[in-house]
Amino acid sequence: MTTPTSRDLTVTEVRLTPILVADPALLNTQGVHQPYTPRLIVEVVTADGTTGLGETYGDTKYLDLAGPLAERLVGRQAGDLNRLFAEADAVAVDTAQVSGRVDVGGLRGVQTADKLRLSVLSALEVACLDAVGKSLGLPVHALLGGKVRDTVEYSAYLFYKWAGHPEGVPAEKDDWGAAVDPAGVVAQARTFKERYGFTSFKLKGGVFPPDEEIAAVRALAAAFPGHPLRLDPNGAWSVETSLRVAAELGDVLEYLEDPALGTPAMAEVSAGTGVPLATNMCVTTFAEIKEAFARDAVQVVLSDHHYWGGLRNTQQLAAVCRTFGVGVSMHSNTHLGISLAAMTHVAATVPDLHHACDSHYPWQSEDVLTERLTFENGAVRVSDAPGLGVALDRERLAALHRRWLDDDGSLRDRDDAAAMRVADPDWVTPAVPRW
Ligand SMILES: O=C([O-])C(=O)C[C@H](O)[C@@H](O)C(=O)[O-]
Ligand SMILES: [Mg+2]
Repeated sequence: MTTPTSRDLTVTEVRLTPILVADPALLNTQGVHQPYTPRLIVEVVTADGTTGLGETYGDTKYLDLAGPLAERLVGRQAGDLNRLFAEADAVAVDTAQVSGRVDVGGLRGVQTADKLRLSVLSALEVACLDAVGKSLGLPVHALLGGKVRDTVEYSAYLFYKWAGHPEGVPAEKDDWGAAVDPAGVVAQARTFKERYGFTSFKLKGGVFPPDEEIAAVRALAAAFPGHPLRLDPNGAWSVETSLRVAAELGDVLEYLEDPALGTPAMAEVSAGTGVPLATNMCVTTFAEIKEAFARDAVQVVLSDHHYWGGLRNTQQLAAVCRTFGVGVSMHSNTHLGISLAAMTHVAATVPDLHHACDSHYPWQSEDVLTERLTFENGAVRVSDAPGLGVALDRERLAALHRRWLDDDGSLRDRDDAAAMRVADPDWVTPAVPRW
């Protein structure tokens, strides 16, 4: 007989560590990625000595909320999440931070107070689930009801890209080279396939005029016949342009992602094409679902557990999508291994996951883990180790935090348009529709 161990899961401390992580010169419709991007690493410590890990966006507006929300977690049970979420509404959000418009830096859809809170709560939730799982000896997927698959498939996230950040800008070097035309995009896709085994490809568009991006997707289709392809201009096109691109690429696209901005425009595009539309911009909160689904504006919702409010909310979103016959998959923004582990655990529990999930992880040469997660044949194996199955490298965390401390503030809020102005002083965030 084993003696019961003491498992006091009262949260005694929450450690919040902002960091800056290296990011290559990846282009999108608003500009270029900064050489370093902010993330927030969360550690939840429980009375039995367990530490759980979480990760989320690290811009100032998230950091401002993280302190007060973390305070509300201290003294609770790590498993007391529903009440924490319910009571979090009482934490005030600076209204200057929530314009209601689409977020300009990271292209993450509408900004609301609720979404900002959820983006922080998600990291607390993941850290609590990690702690509970570690303490009980159960993987996070088991706490979510159990996995229905042993591996989770991801797609290669192709970007137009400069070889490096502008001359004179402090940055880490990368070995991906430039990709500014169809040949460069295909070469990048080949590297993704060689290194990680990905078999579906998403191209971040909205960077060059649509005909150039159509040519790049055609080149991908010729180089990888039969492989699922996606194009995502982040709402940069008019309805008319979206319909033209859909007509020209309809035979090779798995789906077109956010061709036009907002539910009404997406509904018009959807009505005029048989190509499925996916979104991580017009449906990013539960409040946006009703109109979008009623108008058949989207056929696939790309969840991001950070702003949807965690792993359990992602399961709820998947259930709503299933109810309405809408597909579900996963969006990604710049993230590290803690979040990739969290995404993999929840994706493993979603029954109808019919599209490979997005992940920026291959672009991140730095991490805070003792061991990086790996892709095999384009997939991540679902860990059965307790919690998320990852361990923190404190020295790496301290080094990346030191970089954040040393920054004069200019990189602490991701701003792709400002990063672009370093190379092109006249650059302004393009008005949409851009084409
Ligand atoms: O699918 C998406 O829309 C994204 O991944 C948004 C990101 O912000 C991406 O455009 C980026 O990081 O440049
Ligand atoms: Mg997208």
